[in-house]
Order: sequence, then structure tokens, then C-alpha cells
Amino acid sequence: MSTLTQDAARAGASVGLDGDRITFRGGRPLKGRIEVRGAKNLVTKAMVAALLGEEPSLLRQVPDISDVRVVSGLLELHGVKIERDTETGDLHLDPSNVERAHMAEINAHAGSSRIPILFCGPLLHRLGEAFIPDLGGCRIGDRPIDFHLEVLRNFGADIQKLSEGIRMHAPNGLTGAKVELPYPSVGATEQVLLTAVRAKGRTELRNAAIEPEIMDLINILQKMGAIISVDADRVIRIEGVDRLTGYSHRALFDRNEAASWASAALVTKGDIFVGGARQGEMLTFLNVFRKAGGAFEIEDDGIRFFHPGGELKPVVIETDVHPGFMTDWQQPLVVALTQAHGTSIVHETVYEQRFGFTDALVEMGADIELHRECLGGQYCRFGQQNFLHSAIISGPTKLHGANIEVPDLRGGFSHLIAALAAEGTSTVSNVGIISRGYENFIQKLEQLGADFTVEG
Ligand SMILES: CC(=O)N[C@H]1[C@@H](OP(=O)(O)OP(=O)(O)OC[C@H]2O[C@@H](n3ccc(=O)[nH]c3=O)[C@H](O)[C@@H]2O)O[C@H](CO)[C@@H](O)[C@@H]1O
Ligand SMILES: C=C(OP(=O)(O)O)C(=O)O
Repeated sequence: MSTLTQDAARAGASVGLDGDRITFRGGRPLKGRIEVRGAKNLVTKAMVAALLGEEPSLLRQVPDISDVRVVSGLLELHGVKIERDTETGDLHLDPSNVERAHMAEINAHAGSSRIPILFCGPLLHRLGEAFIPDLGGCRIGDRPIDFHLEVLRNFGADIQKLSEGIRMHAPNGLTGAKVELPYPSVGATEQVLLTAVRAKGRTELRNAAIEPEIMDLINILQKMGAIISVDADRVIRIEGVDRLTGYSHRALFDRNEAASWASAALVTKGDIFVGGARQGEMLTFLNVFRKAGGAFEIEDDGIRFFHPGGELKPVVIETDVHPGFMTDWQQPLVVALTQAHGTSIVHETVYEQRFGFTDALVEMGADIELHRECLGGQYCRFGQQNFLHSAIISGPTKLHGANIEVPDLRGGFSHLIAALAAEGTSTVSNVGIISRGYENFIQKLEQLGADFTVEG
């Protein structure tokens, strides 16, 4: 069994997906209402933040996704008591008895998610040492952790790389530092936040990421007693405090899931009301969605995304850090762009290998050419290298059914919606991965009228 397949099986099993393969009969518009709950990219970090508190925390709107299960498992190994109500989405985390966990038990979670690297600061504060297994997450580039390790060294951590995982100590505790990131990495910014809040003295972070999920993590840390200020020029300042309490927080909605369903509505000529979606965090997406010919209506309790009839239009997009066009929105939108009249260009500047999913779309009839050059106006780290990180999509092209294998989370969702838009029957395998970030996607597809069979 390949590691990818193992990931998929683990993810699928954890959400009760009967099989790892779905056969779709395409051509029906997706119509109806679905709900999105807390963001995968916030909830998992908020769970780690609970480790820093001296009292229990309550996180609300937690989705039933496999990344949440992986992080719950790791927290439990460290003695955090977790109670979960999947119906309401309430998650109670009690960190009163944080303890050392066995390396072998932690290693059982190796390759499951990227979140374990964020345990470093909280565990160093609580226990003086931490062991971090090899990370997982989507294979959409090399995804090094050099910024994280550099940040932790700046705070005073002593780091040892082992054949499996990383071990670290902080014999003299952790002390605030001045840090400048080479690139506004989401994870490295969170690393600084989760470490600095209880470090001795002040921390100044330059070139920080400012994604909405990071702002919501800052909200949580402030509720716990942290002192954090955010300047307009990507500078975050943190004054370390001696103790933090628990928190009670309603998690920010998953804007990436919402954008994915929006693209599903566009490509299937459908009409989807995404309950829980909000305008503010999706401004950049909504502009592009409108330029591509999609329509939306913003309500107090969600956003209706629909194909208003007429032709879809080509767009030029460069993915970027917030407030730019989020890289996680790119893959589902590319499927819709195969139906636009004209040539679209997508320049991926966040990950060097995020177009692997397009092979399957080409097999289904899409006209997509990948290029090594930066096909966009902005500086990109991948330009002078051998990475196929720009795409030219010419449309409209009829999509027809095919047998395809899901490569990663967003690529997988893209394959589902391509199969739903295609003429004829498609079999999509390795679908368990999709449960990493899309709660109850099978039930949601059913609610929206998709025609499919889950196979064992
Ligand atoms: C669980 C989670 O929240 N995942 C999100 C998070 O991933 P993640 O936090 O892993 O993404 P980063 O923002 O850190 O990565 C951005 C870029 O920085 C590079 N880099 C990062 C760290 C490092 O130590 N060295 C380095 O070179 C990466 O290879 C990548 O090219 O932000 C990404 C960018 O918005 C999203 O696509 C992911 O959905
Ligand atoms: C890349 C993603 O996630 P992760 O960082 O968890 O792999 C994603 O959510 O699209």
C-alpha cells in the first residue's frame, strides 16, 4: 500500500466512508444548501493552543474531519482530555495533566498532518522537551520546515534531527526574540505565536503571514491572556506572560471549503447556498468568481453561489499570501475555468508543484498547458527553476468521464467536481484524502443532488 493510499484509508476510515472509490454519473447541476463549520486551518491550531492554558478550553463549530482526529489523538497522547459532540461541533479540551508521550505512540501519527510541528512551543513550555514525528499534509511541493526550526532556535530551543522525527529541549526555558521570516509562511507565523505568548520577554515578528485563520488564532490567544499586537506592515509584537487560561471560542468558518463549493456550483451550472460563509474573509475570491461569470448573493447566514446562465469568462490569477488569491482556492476554480470562453492563466506562487491534479482533467478532455515560466506580473520564488507552476487553460472544452486517482486534498475535490460536470461515468479513487478537510462531503453531495455510488 502506498503512503498516499495509507493516508487515504486512514482518513476515509476515520469519517466512516464505506469505500475509497466513488463512481459518478455526471451532468447534473448541484443545487441546494449545505453548511460549513470551523476552518481546518484554524481549528487544528486552536486545539494546539489549548495546551498552553492552565484550565480547560471550549472550541465551537469543530468539523468532523480527519485532521481534527489526528490532532485529537496527539493531544490525548499528551494527557489532554478531549470530549467531543460531533452534532453541535463542541470540543472540550482539558490540559490539566499534560505529560510526556512515548515516541513510538507519537510516531504512529507520522505522515498524517502538518500540525505536529506546532506542538513544539507549547510542549517546550509545559514539559521542557518535545518530540515531533515526520509531517504529512498535501504533497504539493517540498514543504520544508526550515523557518520553523530557525524560529525555535531563536527562542532558545536545542534541536536534534533523528532518523524519524525531531527531538528538542529548552533547558533554560524559552526567551522572546526578534524574527524576520524570509517568506510570510502561515505555519511559521503560528509557530512564533504559539511559542512567544509564554516566552520570557518580548518578541517581534517581521514579514508575518496575516491570513484570517491566523487572526482568529490571535483572538483565541488574547482570550487566554496573551498580549499581541498586529501592525499594518506584517509586523506582529508579542509580550510574553507567565500563565494563560483556557478559552471559549466559536471557530472562524472554513473559507476554503466555501470557495470549493462555489467552484462546484459554477462548473456544474448549479446553485449552492453555503451556510456559515461570510463575505469579509472571501473578498478576493468573490471578485474573481464574479469576473469569471459566477454570481453570488450575500446573506446574514451564508452566501449563495450560482451560475447565472450565459458564458463563463476567462481570468488571470496569481495565487499569493493573504490578502491575495489563496492557493487553496486555485485547484477547484481551475475546473470551472475549463468551461470559460477564452484563455485563463493561473500563476501559482505559493507552492511549486500544485498542478499535478490537472493531468486527470486533461485526460477528461480539458485543454491545460503547464509552464515553467512565471506567467504573471509578480516576483515568484519558483521562476528560475524547473517547476511547472503556471497553467494556461483554454476553454470551453467538453469534459468526459474517466478513471482518476485523487492526488491531494484540493486536487481531490477538483476531481470530484470535474466528474460531476463531465458527460458519462467517472470513477474517482483514493477519495479518503478529501475527508482531511471536507466535513461529510459524501452527505453534502447527496444533499446537492449528485448522482454517484460509493464503492468498497
Ligand atoms: C494546515 C494549514 O494551515 N495549511 C495551510 C498553510 O500551510 P503551511 O503553513 O504549511 O504553509 P506555509 O504558509 O508555511 O507555506 C508557504 C510557503 O512557504 C514555504 N516554507 C514554509 C515553511 C518553512 O519552514 N519553509 C518554507 O520554505 C513552503 O514550502 C511554501 O512554499 O498555509 C498554506 C498557505 O496559505 C495553505 O495552503 C495550507 O492549507
Ligand atoms: C494544503 C492544504 O493543507 P495542508 O497544509 O494541511 O496540507 C490545504 O488545505 O489545501
